[in-house]
Amino acid sequence: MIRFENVTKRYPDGTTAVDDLSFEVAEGELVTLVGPSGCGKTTTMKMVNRLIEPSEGRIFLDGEDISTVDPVRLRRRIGYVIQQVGLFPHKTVLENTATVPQLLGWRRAKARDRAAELLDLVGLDPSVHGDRYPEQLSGGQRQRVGVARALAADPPVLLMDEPFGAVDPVVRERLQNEFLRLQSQVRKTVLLVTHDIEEAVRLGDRIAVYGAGRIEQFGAPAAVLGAPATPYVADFVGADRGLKRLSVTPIEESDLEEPPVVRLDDRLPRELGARWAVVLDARGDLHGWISAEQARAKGTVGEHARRMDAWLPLGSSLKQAFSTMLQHDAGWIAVIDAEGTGRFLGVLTPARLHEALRRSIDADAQDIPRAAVDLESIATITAADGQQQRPAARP
Ligand SMILES: Nc1ncnc2c1ncn2[C@@H]1O[C@H](COP(=O)(O)OP(=O)(O)OP(=O)(O)O)[C@@H](O)[C@H]1O
Repeated sequence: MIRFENVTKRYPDGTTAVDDLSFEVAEGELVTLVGPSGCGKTTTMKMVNRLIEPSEGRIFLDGEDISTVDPVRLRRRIGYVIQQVGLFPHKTVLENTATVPQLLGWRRAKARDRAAELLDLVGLDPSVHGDRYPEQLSGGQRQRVGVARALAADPPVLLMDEPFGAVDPVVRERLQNEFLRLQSQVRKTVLLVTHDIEEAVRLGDRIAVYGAGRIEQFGAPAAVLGAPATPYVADFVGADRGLKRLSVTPIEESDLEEPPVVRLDDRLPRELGARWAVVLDARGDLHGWISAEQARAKGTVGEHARRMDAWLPLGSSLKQAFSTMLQHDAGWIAVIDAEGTGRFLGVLTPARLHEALRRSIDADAQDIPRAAVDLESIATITAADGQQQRPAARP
C-alpha cells in the first residue's frame, strides 16, 4: 500500500534527515516508527503526504508514484493526525469533524451526519459534545476529535504523528486501547510516529526502530523485543524487554496444561489425585475449582466448588496472565476460549508461562511456530555455574 524505495531527504542546510530508506506497509497494516528525537521519523511521515519532498528515491501509494500525483488530490486519500490536534478554535466539535467532507463538496447535512457517526465511533456522544468548542473539551477528548476528523472522509491511509503524546499516561493508555478497537473495525493503513517504545510495541503490527536517519530493525514487536538486530536496538528497547515482550506475546493453546477436572453434578470423588481440580458444568464451561480437602467431604461437587476469578480468554497476553495471577494471588489461571463463551481449554501455571516466553523468543529467532520449539534445545542458565549453555546438537 505504501512503499518507500531508496528514499533520502537532505535539508538545504546539509542535514541528512533520512538516508536511503526502503520499506513497505501492507494494506490495513499499522506500522509504528519509533526512535529518539531527531532521527527522521516525522520527515519520513511528511514525505508520504508531500508536506516534504524527498531528495532521492520514490514513494508509492497503492502502486502509484506519489511525485506524479497532485498533492491536494493525494491528501484527500490520507488522514493526518498530529499531537497538537490543530482543531479550529472557532468551530464546534461537529463542524471540526465535518471539515474534510465539506471541503470535498459533500452536502452539509450528509457531512454532519458522517461527523456525528465518527464522533460516536471514537467514544464521544455527538449530542453531548458535538456543539462544544475545542476549549471546552479535555485533552483526551480533543485527541479523539482529531482522530474522528482524520477519519471523516474515510481515507484509506492514516498518518499519525505522536497522536497520543499530549495527554497523561492513564488517558494515553485508554486512547491507545480505543484506537486499537477502532482500527480493528476500520482497518486503515496506518503509519504512526512515536518516541515511546511501549506505545510502538502496543500499537504496531510491525515496528520500525530508527537510528539516525536509518531503520535499524523492522519487524513484529515480539520479534524486535525477542531478538534485537543490533546493540543499538537492544539498548533502545531497554533492559526490561523481556517484560515488554510479555505484553505482546499471546497465550496459545499449546502453552496450557490439562489439570484434573471434575463436573458440577458429580459426587465428590474423595481422592482427586492432585491438590486441586477444575470444576466444569455439563457443557464443559468453566465453573470454578475445588481443593483436595474439599473433595473429601460428602455431597456433590457443585455444593463445594469455589468461584474461579483468575481466568482469561485464549489470546490474552502473557502479561495479563501474570498480572491476573498476582491480582488473585493464584498459583494458576484458567484459560477459556478466545470468544469468551466460557468453554474451558486448560490452565496456565507460572512454569508454563515462563516456558511460553522462552518458546516464543526461540520461535521468532527460528521463524517457526511456537508449539514446534523444542525447549530442551534452548539456552539455559545452569545454577551450578551461571553460564549460558546451548546443547551442540538439535534433535
Ligand atoms: N526544515 C529543516 N531543515 C533542516 N533540518 C531539519 C528540518 N526539519 C528537520 N530537520 C532535521 O532533520 C532531522 C530529522 O528530523 P525529524 O523531525 O524527522 O525527526 P523526528 O525523529 O521526527 O524527531 P522528533 O521525535 O523530535 O519529532 C533532525 O536532525 C532535524 O533537526
